[in-house]
Amino acid sequence: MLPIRAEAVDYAAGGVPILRGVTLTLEAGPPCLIIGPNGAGKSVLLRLLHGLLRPAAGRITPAAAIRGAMVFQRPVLLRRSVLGNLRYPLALAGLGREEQARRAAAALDRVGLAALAHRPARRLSGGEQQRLALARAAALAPDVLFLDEPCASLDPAATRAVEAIIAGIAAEGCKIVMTTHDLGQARRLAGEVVFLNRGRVVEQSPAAAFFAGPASAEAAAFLRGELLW
Ligand SMILES: Nc1ncnc2c1ncn2[C@@H]1O[C@H](COP(=O)(O)OP(=O)(O)OP(=O)(O)O)[C@@H](O)[C@H]1O
Repeated sequence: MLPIRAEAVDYAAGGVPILRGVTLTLEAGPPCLIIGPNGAGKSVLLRLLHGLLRPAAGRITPAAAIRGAMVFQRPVLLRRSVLGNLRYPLALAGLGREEQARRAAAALDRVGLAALAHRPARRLSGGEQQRLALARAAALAPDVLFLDEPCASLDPAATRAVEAIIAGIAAEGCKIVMTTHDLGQARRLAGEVVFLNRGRVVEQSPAAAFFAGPASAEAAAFLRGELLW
């Protein structure tokens, strides 16, 4: 699956250009955080890289319909138990019942939800739901996991719990590609940063270099908290 390459990708909706000339490469390695101002196109870029959206121009390779797994800002859980939510995609993936049970139990342990295995998933707290969504995605052992602002509606403690899970998944060799509004979170998790502004990739840099001193004036202004237009 990796590397994933976007070459000169344009995307528009309703005749309005949203992304223009996006070229980037996602290599195996530490998490890639996509950051930038509201409306820059971060979520759209993530969906294009995952394969949920198709470019209007340019191309993304490999050209599989869907690349890796995705977790959304608001978890999409089935009207089933916590365990049922974990087992369903494993069954769809064709795994045998024993392997389903083994992976589901490991996933529950990883995110600290073993005691809630038989609860209806939709009654969990927001933080618990997001941990379940991460566990479900990671149980499929994808090469790449796309996360769209996974902590956007979580409190600081739940955010740290989700960050620890993400770091653990990354440490096992899964490439994390993630959007966030939280610069502290980007500093904590990122191995590399893609900075997007007004539909263009302004820079793709190692995280340490980016936060020490970004290459572009736009990113420097963004890090200072100045609005960009
Ligand atoms: N289906 C759509 N139809 C029309 N406009 C869209 C559509 N999807 C996204 N847009 C517009 O494209 C732009 C980029 O949206 P996107 O959600 O990718 O931004 P973002 O960087 O993730 O923003 P935020 O930080 O606010 O979540 C926005 O101006 C948005 O209104």
